[in-house]
Amino acid sequence: MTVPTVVVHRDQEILAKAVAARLVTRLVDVQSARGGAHVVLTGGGVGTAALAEVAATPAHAAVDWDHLDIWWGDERFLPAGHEERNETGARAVLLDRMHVDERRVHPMPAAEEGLSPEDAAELYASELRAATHPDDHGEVPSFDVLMLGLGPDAHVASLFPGMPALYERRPVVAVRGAPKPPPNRVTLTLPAIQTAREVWIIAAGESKAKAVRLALSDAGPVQVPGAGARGRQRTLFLLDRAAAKELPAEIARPASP
Ligand SMILES: O=C1O[C@H](COP(=O)(O)O)[C@@H](O)[C@H](O)[C@H]1O
Repeated sequence: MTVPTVVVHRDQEILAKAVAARLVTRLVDVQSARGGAHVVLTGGGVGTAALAEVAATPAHAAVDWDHLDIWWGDERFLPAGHEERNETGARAVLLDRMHVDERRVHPMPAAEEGLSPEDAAELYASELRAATHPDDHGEVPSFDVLMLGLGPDAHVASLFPGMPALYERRPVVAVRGAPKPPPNRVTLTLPAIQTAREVWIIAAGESKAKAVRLALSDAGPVQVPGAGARGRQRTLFLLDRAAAKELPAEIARPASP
């Protein structure tokens, strides 16, 4: 697991644009080295704003969208097309505007008659397993970038403090009784998140300041899930100034004037 690097931008708008620029560059670099790439999207306010900025920048044309596998770190277990699904937001602001290969877009299953959140988690685990190569050495493909929002309670994906999902070794599990609505969700677990080459935690606003401080501390991941979200090669905390407010000045040096 890598030691996190913190990058602080002036405000949420600049943060979203900077994440978008960084994502385009990362995908182009990976695709020029290996042809394809695997990205894991997040929902949430600034996560979705960053995807909208990818659509807004002409640089998105440098990405080979046809050769990109797109996954989600978590999903609210709601019917297809529901406005609160992370997939719905990502499609509206970005994926519906790019030339993606639908066979490589991998939303978590939506709620439907006869399908439980547990069934949905197993289906997603199978889809992930089917996309692995022998050199991935695990049950999920080697994600090139895995983006996460951070809740005010330090949750990442749908891993909420103290909940059973934080003790899991399986890569994907159902969550029931989440403290943030909706209660039923599906989520990658920390072992799956930690297989990613790069993990980017993206947070904006003062309500996230305490969670950011704790996620950068040596707190245990059961109490502070964000403290367990680390990449194999790189971990980035991409913040605005308000979210970085509780960090010591030497860690939170502003990148944007
Ligand atoms: O419920 C969720 O919340 C987090 C954070 O959302 P935010 O709006 O506070 O930034 C998000 O990352 C996660 O994907 C989502 O399901």
